[in-house]
Amino acid sequence: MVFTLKDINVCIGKEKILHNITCSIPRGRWISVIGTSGSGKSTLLKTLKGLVTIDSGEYFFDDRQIVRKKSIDTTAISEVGYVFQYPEHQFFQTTVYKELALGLEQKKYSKKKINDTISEILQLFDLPEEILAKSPFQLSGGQRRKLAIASVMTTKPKIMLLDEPTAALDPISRKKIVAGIKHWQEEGNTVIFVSHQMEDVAEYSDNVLVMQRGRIVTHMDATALFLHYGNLMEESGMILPPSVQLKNSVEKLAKEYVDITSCREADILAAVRKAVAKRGEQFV
Ligand SMILES: Nc1ncnc2c1ncn2[C@@H]1O[C@H](COP(=O)(O)OP(=O)(O)OP(=O)(O)O)[C@@H](O)[C@H]1O
Repeated sequence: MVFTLKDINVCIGKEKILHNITCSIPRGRWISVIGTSGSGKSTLLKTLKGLVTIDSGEYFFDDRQIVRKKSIDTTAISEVGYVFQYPEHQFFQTTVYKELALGLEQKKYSKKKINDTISEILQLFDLPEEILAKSPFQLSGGQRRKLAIASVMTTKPKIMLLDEPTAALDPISRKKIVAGIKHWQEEGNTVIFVSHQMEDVAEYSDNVLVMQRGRIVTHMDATALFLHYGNLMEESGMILPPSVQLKNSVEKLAKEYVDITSCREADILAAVRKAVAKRGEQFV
């Protein structure tokens, strides 16, 4: 397991924010963290990155206990990249170029390799060359998001904690970026993804961790959650992905079970089409 938390409690000021968090996260998977606003998702990510004080409990990284006097040994988690919920919280440089070059300079890349890597990353994220001379704060909201993810990716982490990385992105950019992150995860990396976009969560997650009022309600396989334990979503104040809602409506109308073993949109639509065709009706 890459992360193992045992009975972690976190307070901010006098308020207890995380209650008895226990979970294990394997390497190489995509884990989404979902829950209503204020349920503790960002605080959980900050805990994993050592950005908040742990009041009690144990935190193991690769089976090594790393909490010391309520803080974590951040050198132990240097391979963990963190994309902040608010990108401006992670920008410290005066230009986009410097922001992207920083991690590469720390890796002692040559000037040429830095420039080549930056060109590649601009292409990957559909960002124009002209922004390199600008301040990160002169970018649009969507461009800032892209820069935030890009600048973490250039440091070549093995694990990325992404806090609502696609908020403020147009739908096409959102799909492209999430697909890019999926591709990166499938190369053997680990993604912990906080999002309110249930269609992305259903499309890409291996497992989903559901939070409510600072506690973990459940941590299970994404398909099991969305197709068989949808009640937990409702009870936690969330709605199911649109394609799962469609499947549920078809089942209700047809009074027939739609045979499906995946919560990915294309698989659900194919199963719904098949179920409707079987009844001799046209699927529009
Ligand atoms: N710096 C802080 N000081 C005081 N309370 C805080 C602080 N940061 C978070 N909280 C409280 O902790 C709780 C959990 O916040 P957190 O940001 O982790 O929720 P979240 O699930 O990420 O919400 P959202 O989906 O709105 O981003 C909230 O009640 C919030 O008010």
